[in-house]
Amino acid sequence: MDDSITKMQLPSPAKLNLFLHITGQRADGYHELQTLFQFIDLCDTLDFIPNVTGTIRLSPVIDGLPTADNLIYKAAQMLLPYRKNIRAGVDIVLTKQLPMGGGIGGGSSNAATTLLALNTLWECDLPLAELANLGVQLGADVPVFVMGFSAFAEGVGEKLQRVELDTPYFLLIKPDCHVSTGQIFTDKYLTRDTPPIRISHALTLGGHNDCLDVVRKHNPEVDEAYLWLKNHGGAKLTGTGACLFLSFENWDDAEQVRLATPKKWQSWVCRGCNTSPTHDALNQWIEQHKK
Ligand SMILES: C[C@](O)(CO)[C@H](O)COP(=O)(O)OP(=O)(O)OC[C@H]1O[C@@H](n2ccc(N)nc2=O)[C@H](O)[C@@H]1O
Ligand SMILES: Nc1ncnc2c1ncn2[C@@H]1O[C@H](COP(=O)(O)OP(=O)(O)OP(=O)(O)O)[C@@H](O)[C@H]1O
Repeated sequence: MDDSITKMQLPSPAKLNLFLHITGQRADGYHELQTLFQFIDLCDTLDFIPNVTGTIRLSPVIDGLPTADNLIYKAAQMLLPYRKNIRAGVDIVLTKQLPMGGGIGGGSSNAATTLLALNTLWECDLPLAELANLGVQLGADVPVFVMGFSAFAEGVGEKLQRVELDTPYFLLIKPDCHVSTGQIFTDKYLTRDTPPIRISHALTLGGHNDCLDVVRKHNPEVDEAYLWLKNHGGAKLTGTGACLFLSFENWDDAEQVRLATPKKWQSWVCRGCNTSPTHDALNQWIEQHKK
């Protein structure tokens, strides 16, 4: 096999929850949400190098995260039964930029990127909807990354309606702490009864993040960063945090506030997009490798 022909490099972007309403809780404990997902052009990079040993190898190992628990490895394992050629394996190299536990979905994005890449490289040829169904077993945020479009989401985040959103610049801040999604969703003071809204309302009036107060209560660093960012505009929390963001019409204004951000918090200026950069790159790869 000629690796130079078949290897694939894909970006694995982050997402923002432009708002996050919790409308109820299912019998299995998972929460019913309404949220507006938008991708940003801040990405990890994944390299996929097919091998003929039938094995999945992932490098480098992330500190404190055994390979077997890495969502990339789990996603690849999940696709094994669908390979056309049972000797097809893969070496995967992860270049991590997205902060973990930031509420920007890095792990879920990596899982989705892996499903998309191997679906092509291993010629599984599953439709996107089927890949998304597999993906939701790995995490509630995986389906939106598999489908690859901005979306109004319901259910646990897997019922997606495609939307076209403005594509502003965002200042993204990561307070120096790691928020546990499980801890936030089990807090007894979490609001779980926000009345459902219509998609038209979501697109015109937006919404809020029901997790904000609980996240601030458990994480003083988020509280401090939120109060700081609020001085510069409508600061928002993404997912269960820890990341906060603010939108701007142009890059210069966003960069100016970033430069003033206390150095103890990581910060980025990035841009919202309506199509996942993973899909753009995958489509380009497929175009270049048409038989
Ligand atoms: C907060 C969001 O990021 C919004 O996009 C997602 O809903 C969270 O997605 P995620 O990190 O992929 O979450 P998962 O790995 O599926 O779940 C982590 C834990 O959070 C809780 N959880 C998660 C999602 C949800 N809708 N209800 C929940 O109660 C569950 O206890 C679960 O064990
Ligand atoms: N490839 C991966 N990259 C990052 N985290 C991973 C990966 N695989 C498994 N994980 C686990 O998933 C946890 C959540 O990571 P992630 O980066 O998705 O956080 P998050 O941005 O808070 O996610 P979300 O917004 O979906 O709640 C990590 O703490 C880690 O234990």
